[in-house]
Amino acid sequence: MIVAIDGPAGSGKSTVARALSQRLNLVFLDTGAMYRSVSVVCLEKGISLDDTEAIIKEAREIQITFGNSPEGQTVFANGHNVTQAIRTPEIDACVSRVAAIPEVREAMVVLQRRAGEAGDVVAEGRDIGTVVFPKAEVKVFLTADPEARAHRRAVQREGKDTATNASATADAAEEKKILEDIKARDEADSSRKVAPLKPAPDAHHIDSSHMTLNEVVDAVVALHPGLQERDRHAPRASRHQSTHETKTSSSDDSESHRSADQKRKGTREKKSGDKKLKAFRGNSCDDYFDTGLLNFPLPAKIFLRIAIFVLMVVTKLWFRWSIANASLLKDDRRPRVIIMNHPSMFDPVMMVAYLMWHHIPVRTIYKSEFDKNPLVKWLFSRVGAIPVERGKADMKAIRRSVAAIGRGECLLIFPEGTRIRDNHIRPEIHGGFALIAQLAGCDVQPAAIFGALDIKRANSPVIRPVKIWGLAGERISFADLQATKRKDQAREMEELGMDRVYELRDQLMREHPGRN
Ligand SMILES: Nc1ncnc2c1ncn2[C@@H]1O[C@H](COP(=O)(O)OP(=O)(O)O)[C@@H](O)[C@H]1O
Ligand SMILES: Nc1ccn([C@H]2C[C@H](O)[C@@H](COP(=O)(O)OP(=O)(O)O)O2)c(=O)n1
Repeated sequence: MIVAIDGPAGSGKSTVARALSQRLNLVFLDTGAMYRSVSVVCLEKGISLDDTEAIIKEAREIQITFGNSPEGQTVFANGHNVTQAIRTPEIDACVSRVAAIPEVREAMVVLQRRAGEAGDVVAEGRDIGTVVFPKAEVKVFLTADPEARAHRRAVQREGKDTATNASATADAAEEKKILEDIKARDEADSSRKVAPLKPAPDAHHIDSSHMTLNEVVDAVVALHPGLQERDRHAPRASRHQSTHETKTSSSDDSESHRSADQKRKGTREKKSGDKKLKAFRGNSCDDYFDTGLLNFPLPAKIFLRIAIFVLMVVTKLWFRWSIANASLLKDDRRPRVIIMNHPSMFDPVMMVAYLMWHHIPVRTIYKSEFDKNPLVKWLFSRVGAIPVERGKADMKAIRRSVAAIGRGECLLIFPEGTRIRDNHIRPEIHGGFALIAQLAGCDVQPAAIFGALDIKRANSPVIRPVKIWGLAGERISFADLQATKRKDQAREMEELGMDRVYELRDQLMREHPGRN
């Protein structure tokens, strides 16, 4: 199993790769450290950056070894410890030029592939998924805003760490200088002729600007069943480590390290998304939000199947509903984000019951206001729904959603956020669905419902037996969008996705005049 993590400077590649390697017991390969080592050797020997021949000779002859110390990874070049020397501003300034020499890259790629023969490796750099390991099972392109990256790096240079101390500050002038350096290095790494920094077409994009380290690591684990499997079997100690723990826990006695830490924090170990929930063990609603539907305890599964059966029979008889183009929903088993208009409380019932009836696992996103009623929260958690706090970037909900998709589940999202009791308006939407799909590397599928506004007359409690129609649309892939930048892609997906939803609704409206 090879996990390839590429991305620009300061996006968190090394930290994430290191944490992942410890959590899942993979070999960690820091390829940036290799180019840096060549640069250090050249600098120490007084080789000019213009002397390409001499640099190539050093690259071909260099011996690089990685070790471990209580402070973290150590790097040796030609037998000398260069762990500190490779992280200086002088090396930052010259490493891009060294790494741009094709023969230097060839020499490093040979060493990197040899390291890959170790089997289970997480490698990070700029060209891992594109050049070094194009057949890697998991490819991640990790990014973050340049400002966030400069801030992290500035804090890191002062010996602090944004991953463990989110409010850490750094010297503003220094941060500005680093920002300029990062932008220049982005440009140099992206525009060089050989192996430029660019995502592999099959890479999963993760923007870490507003994610914690653990959220990024969780998102990577969620990408591949093989990683989830390793995570299930990993020693409990290595799950959900903080960066600090990652850096200092080179000791094999990590289980006791963890227990001490747990006692200190007074926390209960968080259940992994794929651990089977046992029945009658006091599972919390959070356990259900974080666990795959397949791993719900048997009584919850039986409850869910009965609920689906009853809902299908009762609502089919009462509303005589049908879904057109239904094969696009039920014959497609790929995980995706399904978006829909939201005129009534019946909408999630129809879609969830229909998909689950056809054995397509689906989780609905619902507004967390419902959680005020503990009974509703209990019920929603048992039918696989996930709460979201509207009006803010609810990272927990995003992480849970991405993890669900990583497990092969679909997500049903109502971007309108609340019921819209008018078929002629286009309300402002909550765009989180595009971000989730982007982070999870999946498509978005639009669908629509029509007729549900007639279910109840204003101020009447009577549920009328009116006919209701659904219509499924074709999936939209990020690869089909015009935009090239991630933020623009998310925006385009939001607009295009909702355009399609309303086109589908308007089609149903035209087909059934006189109805609402
Ligand atoms: N998700 C994150 N949130 C906050 N800080 C982070 C995050 N990921 C990494 N960091 C911190 O940012 C700094 C740069 O990360 P690093 O892994 O060295 O980046 P890269 O290898 O991509 O250049 C480190 O101090 C690291 O602890
Ligand atoms: N696989 C790789 C890894 C790094 N490089 C280059 C790109 C960077 O400018 C340098 C240093 O990489 P490194 O990941 O250590 O640098 P940052 O931590 O991102 O600042 O090497 C590369 O070209 N290919």
